[in-house]
Amino acid sequence: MPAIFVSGSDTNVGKTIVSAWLAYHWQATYWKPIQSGRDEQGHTDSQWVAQLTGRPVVPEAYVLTQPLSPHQSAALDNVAIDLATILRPAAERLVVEGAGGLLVPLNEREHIVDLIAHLQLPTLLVVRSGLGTINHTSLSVEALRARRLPLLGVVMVGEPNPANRAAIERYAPAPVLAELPLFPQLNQAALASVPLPPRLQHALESLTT
Ligand SMILES: Nc1ncnc2c1ncn2[C@@H]1O[C@H](COP(=O)(O)OP(=O)(O)OP(=O)(O)O)[C@@H](O)[C@H]1O
Ligand SMILES: C[C@H](N)[C@H](N)CCCCCC(=O)O
Ligand SMILES: [Mg+2]
Repeated sequence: MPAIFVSGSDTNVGKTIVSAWLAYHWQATYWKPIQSGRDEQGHTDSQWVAQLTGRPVVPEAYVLTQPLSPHQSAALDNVAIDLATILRPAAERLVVEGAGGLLVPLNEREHIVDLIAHLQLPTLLVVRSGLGTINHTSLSVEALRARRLPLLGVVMVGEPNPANRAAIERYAPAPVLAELPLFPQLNQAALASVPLPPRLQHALESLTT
């Protein structure tokens, strides 16, 4: 039952779109355990992915009202996020999406990295392709390394930037497994038009649990 955890260098970097793209091509189930707030149209990430891919979606463990950091959103909703209640669902292939980046707090003690450790999943890190990404990506890779959490690789989203790609591979250092363009229109045909590159395909095939 291979599974990956999709995190990012920030909120709004494209984790949901990358998760949908992966779920579609890898024929995986999608799960967003902690959803804080909704987008302008009132959609959760799970609703987006279901609509874009037609793939199965596992219900969230927590759906919080406010579009804030989960620790703040939970406090406002009078909810305590407890990792012990977040259990990895059975699925043949599973794509799990975090909230924001790796050091986003969930409660007084725990962060997204602790959720990743709790679920025992390798991370796929989604990052922006443009200026600033070398620092954000390197910091994120360092946060994983400091906790001995496995990194599968990086997906860069946006206008292709070969110099930044090379810098991430050299300095983070981390393998860049894919680059996803900005789609003028987000729909299933757009996701289908970009196949998983062989490097990402191989990395996914190497997953055992
Ligand atoms: N490849 C892409 N093509 C077109 N639009 C994109 C792409 N990636 C992201 N976007 C747009 O950028 C915005 C943020 O993307 P997304 O929702 O995937 O971010 P996120 O990292 O999942 O954020 P969160 O931390 O809230 O889960 C969305 O409005 C999305 O439609
Ligand atoms: C509300 C947003 N869309 C995400 N669900 C949560 C992002 C938390 C980011 C917190 C932070 O890094 O400052
Ligand atoms: Mg998202």
